[in-house]
Amino acid sequence: MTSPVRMRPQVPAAHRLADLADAFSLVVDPSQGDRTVTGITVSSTDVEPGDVFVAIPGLRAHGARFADQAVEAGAVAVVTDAAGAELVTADVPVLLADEPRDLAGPLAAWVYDYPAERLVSVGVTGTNGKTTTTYFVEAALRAVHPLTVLLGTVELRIGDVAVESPRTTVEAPALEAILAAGLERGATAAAMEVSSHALALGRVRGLELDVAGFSNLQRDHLDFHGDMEGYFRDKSRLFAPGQARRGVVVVDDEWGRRLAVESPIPVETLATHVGAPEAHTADWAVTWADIGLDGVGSSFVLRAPDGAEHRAASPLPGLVNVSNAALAIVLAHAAGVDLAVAIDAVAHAHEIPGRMERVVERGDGLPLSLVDYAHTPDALVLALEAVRPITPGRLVIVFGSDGDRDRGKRPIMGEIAARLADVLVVTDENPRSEDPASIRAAILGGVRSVRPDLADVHEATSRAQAIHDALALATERDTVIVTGKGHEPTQEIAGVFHRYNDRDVIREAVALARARAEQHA
Ligand SMILES: CC(=O)N[C@H]1[C@@H](OP(=O)(O)OP(=O)(O)OC[C@H]2O[C@@H](n3ccc(=O)[nH]c3=O)[C@H](O)[C@@H]2O)O[C@H](CO)[C@@H](O)[C@@H]1O[C@H](C)C(=O)N[C@@H](C)C(=O)N[C@H](CCC(=O)O)C(=O)O
Ligand SMILES: Nc1ncnc2c1ncn2[C@@H]1O[C@H](COP(=O)(O)OP(=O)(O)OP(=O)(O)O)[C@@H](O)[C@H]1O
Repeated sequence: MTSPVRMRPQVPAAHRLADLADAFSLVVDPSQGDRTVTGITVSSTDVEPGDVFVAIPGLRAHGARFADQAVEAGAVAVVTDAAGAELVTADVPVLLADEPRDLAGPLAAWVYDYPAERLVSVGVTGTNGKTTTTYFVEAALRAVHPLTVLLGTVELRIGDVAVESPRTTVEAPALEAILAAGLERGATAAAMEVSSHALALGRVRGLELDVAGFSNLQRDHLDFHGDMEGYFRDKSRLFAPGQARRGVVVVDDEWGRRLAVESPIPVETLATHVGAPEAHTADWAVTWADIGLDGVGSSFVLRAPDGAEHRAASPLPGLVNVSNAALAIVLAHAAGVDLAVAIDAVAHAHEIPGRMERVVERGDGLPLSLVDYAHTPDALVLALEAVRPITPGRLVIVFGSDGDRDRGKRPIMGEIAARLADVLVVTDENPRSEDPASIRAAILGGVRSVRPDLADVHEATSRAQAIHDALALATERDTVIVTGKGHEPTQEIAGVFHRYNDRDVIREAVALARARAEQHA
């Protein structure tokens, strides 16, 4: 698989370094102004010949420490601050900027000739639902655009060509390069997730979205943002002139309601909780919802600003996905997609990797088997509650909890699983540097608080074995849900990333079960 940075235009525009300097009021020695710039990066490990290397004073290191490596790899200039300039020893033009981090995005947009201006673009922010909503939006954009770009936690994709994504929102130079590569290949629209880290660290500066969406704000990432107020402020940055032209804000929580009032750009509001007071005042509202017992998804009614009621559907189970589908429909409509077309496209959206992904359908003696990314207590409750109504038999869960992350949630996850599922297979997630057995023990502590005798509770020291065990003990009436890792393509154990994916293991286990059944037939 290509690395994300290779997702660049094949034939990048060539600019003179002096023109870049002029455009941003930077100073370059005239004897060096004729150097040709064809790309840009903030990471020495991603440099391609012709790049400008923006050396950012980071939270861990000053990027200028890596400037010499960048130059060796072909960087034609370095943009950095005064402290960074002191660290550059290579013979390269150094352009001084007060805030290199803030400049990286605008520079990248310039270097790639402002690709976002030639694409219809939609960005989604919020604590939960970014990935799901972004996929739904892309499905709606695809209905009218021949080629689309998708950027988010799971993958970076142009049309059907995808690479794994290193994070939810990539650094500005990578973002602009992918949009430019998309344009070059004929894309006319893009849907992207915008994380709060990206907003705080300027990864989307220089990019003006056509439409920005806000899903919700819940307690998360406070280590980075300080407090909820700081988290809200960072999320709100997406709703600003120059960053997005218009917005759609879900007003189910107090933060959405506040954003709708304070937003300096025009926003439409959307209420997705049936019967909530906001439903009367919001521009758009979900007025009826049925989470559906057929296991396929949910039906709902979306009231438009003109009062017309539209029948719609979410292809994923659970009320949260009614919210995500409704937001995606309104976002896509705001981005120019006919409402009926958006509603239809979202109802038939492709499965989202690792988000309530149905890997095996119920039948032929096999249980319905799903993979979900739920790795927080709230998400685990939602996931288990969503599959209970579509489970005629027992609900079997395979789960664990991450190492080197929030230890407090381990017993809570155990307690939730014991309460809401019938059969538990406790195993490893990404143990990282921790002892996997002690993580499982902490989870089992929570399980015991609900089921002291540990009835129907199993423990497996390998995640793949856990999935095989779960499938072996489940019948056709049962549902097996494997939570925590979702789409992740690796498992991190003792500092080593092993290729691993829950979906692939389920498929292997099923293939094995089928082969065994055929042998015995
Ligand atoms: C808090 C945070 O997001 N930090 C990110 C940030 O760090 P930083 O700017 O402080 O950079 P640094 O590591 O001090 O390095 C300084 C500079 O030197 C450069 N460098 C560094 C090493 C090297 O060999 N060569 C080199 O050029 C770096 O590219 C950087 O520009 O820039 C670095 C380079 O791009 C990122 O690796 C780093 O992400 C860290 C690893 C991270 O885990 N980020 C997560 C929290 C994140 O961004 N998550 C959100 C999603 C959150 C969510 O909703 O779940 C995301 O959008 O993925
Ligand atoms: N609208 C929503 N409100 C609350 N919870 C949600 C919502 N949508 C999804 N979730 C829960 O959050 C989990 C993550 O969903 P999704 O991946 O779409 O969100 P995200 O914002 O991209 O999160 P992450 O950044 O962790 O990938 C899901 O497993 C689901 O249980």
